[in-house]
Amino acid sequence: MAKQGMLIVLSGPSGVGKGTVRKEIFDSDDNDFQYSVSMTTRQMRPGEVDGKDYYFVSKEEFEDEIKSGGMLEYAKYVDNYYGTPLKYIKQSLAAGKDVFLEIEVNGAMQVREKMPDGVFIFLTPPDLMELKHRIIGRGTDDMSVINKRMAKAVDEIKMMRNYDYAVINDEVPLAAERIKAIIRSERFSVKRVMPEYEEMLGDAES
Ligand SMILES: Nc1nc2c(ncn2[C@@H]2O[C@H](COP(=O)(O)OP(=O)(O)O)[C@@H](O)[C@H]2O)c(=O)[nH]1
Ligand SMILES: Nc1ncnc2c1ncn2[C@@H]1O[C@H](COP(=O)(O)OP(=O)(O)O)[C@@H](O)[C@H]1O
Repeated sequence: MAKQGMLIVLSGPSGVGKGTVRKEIFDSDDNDFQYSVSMTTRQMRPGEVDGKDYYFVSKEEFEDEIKSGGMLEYAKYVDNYYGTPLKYIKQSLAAGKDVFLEIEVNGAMQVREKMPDGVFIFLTPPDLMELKHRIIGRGTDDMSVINKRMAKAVDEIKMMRNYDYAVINDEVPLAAERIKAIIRSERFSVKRVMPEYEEMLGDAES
């Protein structure tokens, strides 16, 4: 039997640096997992590419996808839908590839229910003032959206307890390295290695 891939889920409050850290991880030479592109109804930001950053769809298209069972998980976040298409994940994991999701906390908890073998990592800011500075500094949101995102961030940070690992994003290269170290050691966790041996031991007994 081919080995199943590992699901890696990264969450954290808006503006903490998930996109930046993810890019750092994917740009490094020793990365060998696949990024799951999410679907969203939010407006495309300057510089974003449809099919690369997100699949940008209408509310109707998103709701059709939910109805037809095409989403692993989805959530409404600051007035827009965001979700993970199921097909790509299933195919990649079955082909033995590790898949990386970057999603908010409610979606991550839906994934945890369905795929408890995933590795759940929470990226956290050094403190709340620094988080606000980063959201403002990014310059993509107006003040009312920034305030909504900050209020949500407080609730999101409380959800950290439901994750396996917390990674502080003080410096981007350090945060990326910490996440890569977690993934490297998870590959050797007994719960992932044991199933292969169980098969071997079963064959030896028969
Ligand atoms: N549940 C869920 N959340 C997602 C998905 N894709 C992105 N998100 C999250 O939605 C939130 C808003 O994303 P976005 O508008 O791109 O803003 P940004 O991540 O703060 O730059 C972030 O916390 C993302 O991690 C998804 O497929 N499912
Ligand atoms: N470790 C860090 N130190 C300082 N600024 C950072 C760091 N990580 C990310 N940023 C900046 O913070 C802002 C938000 O980062 P982004 O990756 O868009 O966050 P998220 O995807 O979590 O919403 C960006 O302007 C980014 O350049």
